[in-house]
Amino acid sequence: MADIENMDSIRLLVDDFYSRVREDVLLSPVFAEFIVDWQPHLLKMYAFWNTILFGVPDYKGNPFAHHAKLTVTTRHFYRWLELFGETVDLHFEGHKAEEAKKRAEIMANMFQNRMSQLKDKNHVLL
Ligand code: HEM
Repeated sequence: MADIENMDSIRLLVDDFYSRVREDVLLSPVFAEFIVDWQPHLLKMYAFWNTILFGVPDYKGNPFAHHAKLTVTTRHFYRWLELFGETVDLHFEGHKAEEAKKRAEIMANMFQNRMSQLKDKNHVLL
C-alpha cells in the first residue's frame, strides 16, 4: 500500500472521508447546517492538507473560527477522528499517513480546548 504522496492522494483521502461524513448519523447534521455546496469545502480541504502535510502554502484561513460556532461535543470529535483514521488506513500506509492522523488529533484537541475556554469565559461574563 502506498503512502500519501501528492495532491492525487490528498483528493482521494478528502473525497472519501467527506462522503463518509455525509452518511454519518452523528456528523452529517452538523455539516448540513453550514455546507450546502460541497465543492468549495472540498477544494478548501485539499489545500488545507497540502499545507499541513507538504508545507505548500495553499491554505489561508483560520480553522478555529469556523468551528467555534458549531454545536459539537467530545462525541463528535471522537467520531470525526475515528472516521478520519479509518479512511486514512483504508487507502494509505507510511509516515505521511501517520502524520495526517496525528495532526488531525492535535487540531481536534486544540479546537476542543479553545471551545471549552470560550464557554468558561462566557460563563464568567454571564
Ligand atoms: C467535530 C468535528 C468536526 C466538525 C463537526 C467539523 C465541521 C466543519 C464544518 C461544518 C466546516 C465548515 C464551516 C463553514 O464553512 O463555515 C468545517 C470547516 C473546516 N474544518 Fe472542520 N470539523 C470538525 C473537525 C475538524 C478537524 C479535526 C479539522 C482539522 C484536522 C478540521 C478542519 C477544517 C478546516 C481546515 C475547515 C475549513 C475552514 C475554512 O473555511 O477556512 N475540522 N468543519
